[in-house]
Amino acid sequence: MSFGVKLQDAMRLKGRVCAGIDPHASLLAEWGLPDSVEGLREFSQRALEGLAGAAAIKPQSAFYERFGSAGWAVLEELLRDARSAGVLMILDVKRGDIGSTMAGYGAAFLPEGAPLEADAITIAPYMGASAYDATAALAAQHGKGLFTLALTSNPEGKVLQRSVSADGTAVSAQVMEWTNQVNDLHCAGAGLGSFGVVLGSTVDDMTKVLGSAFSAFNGPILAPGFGAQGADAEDIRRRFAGHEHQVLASSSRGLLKAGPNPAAMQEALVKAVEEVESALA
Ligand SMILES: O=C(O)c1cc(=O)[nH]c(=O)n1[C@@H]1O[C@H](COP(=O)(O)O)[C@@H](O)[C@H]1O
Repeated sequence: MSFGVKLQDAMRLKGRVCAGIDPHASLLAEWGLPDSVEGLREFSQRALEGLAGAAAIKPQSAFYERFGSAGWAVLEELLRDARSAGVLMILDVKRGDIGSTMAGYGAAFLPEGAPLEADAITIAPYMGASAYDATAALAAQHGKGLFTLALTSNPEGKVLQRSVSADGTAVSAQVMEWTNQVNDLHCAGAGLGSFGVVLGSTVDDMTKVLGSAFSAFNGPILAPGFGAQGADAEDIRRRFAGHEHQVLASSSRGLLKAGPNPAAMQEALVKAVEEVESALA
């Protein structure tokens, strides 16, 4: 089964919320954990226990990488445990390079049995979206997915992402056009595509900037910015009107703040799912 179809099923069953696992140093402190590999492991286990009921979890690689190889080992454990728990994993690594180097990143995260195997990874498309054609083919071959940054939740991205080329198409719309093409190529007729984009739930004017690439979009939409960055369920309803079945609202700190008790995180997740589902109904 393709990643897109698995995600579609999970979103229908569990609701359209992705739970980010971002072990910030400040959250480790708030949870009473040491800022060490042991603290990172405990945080990850508790977060997974509390948030495994989400349609997907999204571990933020940065907070594991800061501990070097020991941090990578904890991330491997988290990914393995999440797989055993049956929850989809979007690994937030935001990779992007020339095609030949992308082969290395693809091999690191996408094939079955890779130590850092995830169901999908995030991609930063500055090298030109079509530099990722082979990565998309590799993902499709292994039933995996990619989420490519289009209009990000942070205000600093605006100028670059909204810049237009000679034919008047915004950079972010070109990213979306490429994503549509790879979905057509690899996922035609298979339900929701496996190739998604990141559109921040904090972003206004999406329809204006993205035009027909947005209305024709056929993949999942990862929408971070929900919770700690200020977007609420009503913003998600308004900004993704017409794309309700594709949107996955993503919150990290908003849910993790409820920790360290897994039951309290579970409660926060249930509340977030209720808000998003009732807004998108
Ligand atoms: O790709 C992402 O997930 C992402 C894209 C984006 O546009 N904005 C954004 O905040 N993110 C990530 O989503 C998470 C947001 O965390 P919270 O603000 O705590 O919910 C972080 O891990 C960010 O790196």
